Amino acid sequence: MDAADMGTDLEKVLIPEEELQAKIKELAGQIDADYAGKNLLIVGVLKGAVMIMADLARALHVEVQMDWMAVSSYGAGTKSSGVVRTLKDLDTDIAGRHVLVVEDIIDSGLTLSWLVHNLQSRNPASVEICTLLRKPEAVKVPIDVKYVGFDIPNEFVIGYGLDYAERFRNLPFIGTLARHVYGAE
Ligand SMILES: O=P(O)(O)OC[C@H]1O[C@H](OP(=O)(O)OP(=O)(O)O)[C@H](O)[C@@H]1O
Ligand code: HPA
Ligand SMILES: [Mg+2]
Repeated sequence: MDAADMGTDLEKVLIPEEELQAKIKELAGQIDADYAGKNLLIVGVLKGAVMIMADLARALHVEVQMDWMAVSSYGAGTKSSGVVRTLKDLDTDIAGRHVLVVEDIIDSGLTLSWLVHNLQSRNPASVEICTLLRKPEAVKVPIDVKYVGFDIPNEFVIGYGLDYAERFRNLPFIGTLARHVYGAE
């Protein structure tokens, strides 16, 4: 799916595919340097982080294991419910492990602050965060993030894993939606 397939549903492209891919290579370089000689587990937060996990993992030179958690707080709308639900837990015991949580976006921060507390209670050697996007104006819970791709304005974004009511995850870029798509929300 690309911009042409969206017709009038696309408002604008915020971050084109080439910029996303260049940034992911840059992040991978930092992670390679920081975790050289360590045994790293990268944890993708389903579903939004699927694209960045796939591209980041392939850009890394360090060997990693990959695991997934599924949590959800947005449901079908554009606002966080504030309640984080675990839909799938890790398969891996992370006690003593170096863990890097990989996310598509930090918006209010509620999901990651909940998740990091949850993971820290399992006694890992370390827990750090890599997020492709962050909305500094929307953050309600401050979080320590080691790797950030882009700080973006406080607008609802779609594409590259991010959805609106499960739509538009398979766009290769980050964009914003035309007003008419949200309807009366
Ligand atoms: O900082 P926050 O305000 O908590 O928002 C960020 C979270 O919201 C989205 O997930 P969502 O609940 O939509 O699930 P999804 O990844 O399956 O779309 C996104 O993928 C993050 O996990
Ligand atoms: O801006 C967003 N877009 C899609 N999903 C999201 N989940 C949190 N913020 C967003
Ligand atoms: Mg979502």
